Amino acid sequence: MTKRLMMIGYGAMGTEVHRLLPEGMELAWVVVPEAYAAATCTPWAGRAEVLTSIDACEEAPDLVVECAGQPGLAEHGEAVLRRGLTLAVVATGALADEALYERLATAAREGGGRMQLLSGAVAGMDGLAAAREGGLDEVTYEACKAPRSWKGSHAEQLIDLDAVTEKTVFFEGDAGEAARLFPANSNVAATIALAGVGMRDTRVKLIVDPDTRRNTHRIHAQGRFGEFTIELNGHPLESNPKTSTLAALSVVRACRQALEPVSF
Ligand SMILES: NC(=O)C1=CN([C@@H]2O[C@H](COP(=O)(O)OP(=O)(O)OC[C@H]3O[C@@H](n4cnc5c(N)ncnc54)[C@H](O)[C@@H]3O)[C@@H](O)[C@H]2O)C=CC1
Ligand SMILES: O=C([O-])CC(=O)C(=O)O
Repeated sequence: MTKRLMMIGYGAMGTEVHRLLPEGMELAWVVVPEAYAAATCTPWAGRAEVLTSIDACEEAPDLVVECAGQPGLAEHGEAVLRRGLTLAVVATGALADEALYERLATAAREGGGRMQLLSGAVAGMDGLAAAREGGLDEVTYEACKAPRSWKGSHAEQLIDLDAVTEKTVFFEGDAGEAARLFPANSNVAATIALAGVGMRDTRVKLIVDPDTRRNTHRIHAQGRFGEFTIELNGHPLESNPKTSTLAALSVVRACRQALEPVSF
């Protein structure tokens, strides 16, 4: 039987996820901000029900995916989890807010829901989380993107993106700060922190490189298990250069996992 998906937020990532939705799953509900609810010229027009709140949904989706960014998770996450549903999340940076983290964890515990934190634009989160079980001494993360990928972000307050002529570090701090200051660009910092040594102890550098067309993520972890370095050079989505294609694919994977009896 076809499983039914609810998507919270339908921007660049949502569009890609919809395009690649595995056979056996259909997009049945789209949750959008109030201002977009009346739009008729949309890819879901006539195919999916448009909602502005989770409570307006009268049935139970088989899976809910958040593709809305940090404000979308903060607005709708609790209602999803209180209804006992599974919520796959990419805006992991919202969880740097400890009060929100607690609110969502309590809603999941009390309502029977489950929050599935997706690996998003990076790889290696399984290994990092396993390594933590033996004790981690250090985890660092560097993100390097082209100037156009940092446009419209807090980077514009720190560096003149149009004047950069060489690879330049413009932010150094911890994962919590990075996730809060760069909500559309540094969720990966929070994902790594959540899988590893936490928001305060994960050291982050953000870099702009005028000569790159990739979103590069470099993770180094060291602990009792040994050490690893992962460098992932991702292609940004054409429709949003802040977002890596792999992040959208991690949502597609979550959809496939919800369908298959055996999944990776
Ligand atoms: N974990 C990871 O590796 C990554 C996470 N992300 C997160 O995914 C988010 C989405 O990425 P894109 O689709 O490229 O961004 P986008 O800006 O193209 O789309 C976001 C969509 O969410 C909608 N939205 C905003 N607030 C909402 C709300 N309260 N309720 C419902 N919909 C709402 C917007 O109207 C927009 O259509 C990013 O903002 C970022 O937070 C992005 C890339 C990687
Ligand atoms: O997609 C990426 O390269 C990373 C990203 O935007 C994020 O961490 O929020």
